[in-house]
Amino acid sequence: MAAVRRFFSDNKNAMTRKLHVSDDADSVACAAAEALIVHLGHAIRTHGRALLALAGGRTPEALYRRLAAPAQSARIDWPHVVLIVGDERCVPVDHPDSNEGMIRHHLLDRLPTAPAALLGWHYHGDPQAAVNAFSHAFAALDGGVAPRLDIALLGLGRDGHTASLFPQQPCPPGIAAVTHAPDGQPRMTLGHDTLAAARARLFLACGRDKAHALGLVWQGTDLPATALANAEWFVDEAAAIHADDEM
Ligand SMILES: O=C1O[C@H](COP(=O)(O)O)[C@@H](O)[C@H](O)[C@H]1O
Repeated sequence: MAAVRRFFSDNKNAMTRKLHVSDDADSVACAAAEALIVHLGHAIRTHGRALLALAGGRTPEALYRRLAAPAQSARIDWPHVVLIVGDERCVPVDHPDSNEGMIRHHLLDRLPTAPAALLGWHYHGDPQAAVNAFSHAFAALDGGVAPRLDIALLGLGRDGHTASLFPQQPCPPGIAAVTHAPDGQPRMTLGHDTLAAARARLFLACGRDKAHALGLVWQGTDLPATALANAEWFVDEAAAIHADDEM
């Protein structure tokens, strides 16, 4: 098993949270890759395919490269995996801020075998039109009814946001166009209930600058990441310093 230094499991109010604390960001990527490989295999054996929603930002880059590395990649039945970009900024895929661009660069373009599909947002100037097209393509995965995700891989912003669900904003249902409150930046995102319905949620958080937000989540403060309970968290020692106090 990859380098998890400490493990906590917390069962309260009918929810279970697990915290895997590793030494550093590379060890977090190793531990999360092992967990994802297990979840993907289970979903494919049980449902014939795995619907995997992917986090954007910078933290998952090392995990994506690890999943694409020969030793890990060979353990994943990629033709039965559907990759779904969990949230996106309103930028073209070749823009440095594009989550899909990051996922292509660190994961998709390195895979020896193509996955079943990559579902992205295809923004061309109108966020709602992109959301409508994405919703249609998502539902088409199951003959017209939005399917249940098998795994949602999520990140944690310094303000406690996850995907593009921001604090002090209404948590949109389904799939939605949203506005990032602090700077008015438009985004497109899987909504709270779509992520909450996933069969498994895996969060990543690395670095000292995530410690405050992670501590608030583990205290139960009302934040979008807190609201997605029943999750496994993969974090490094630097991010865990306040979460540890809550265990
Ligand atoms: O805005 C976003 O931020 C979060 C966290 O990103 P990170 O680089 O701080 O890990 C990310 O999970 C989300 O997909 C992204 O759009």
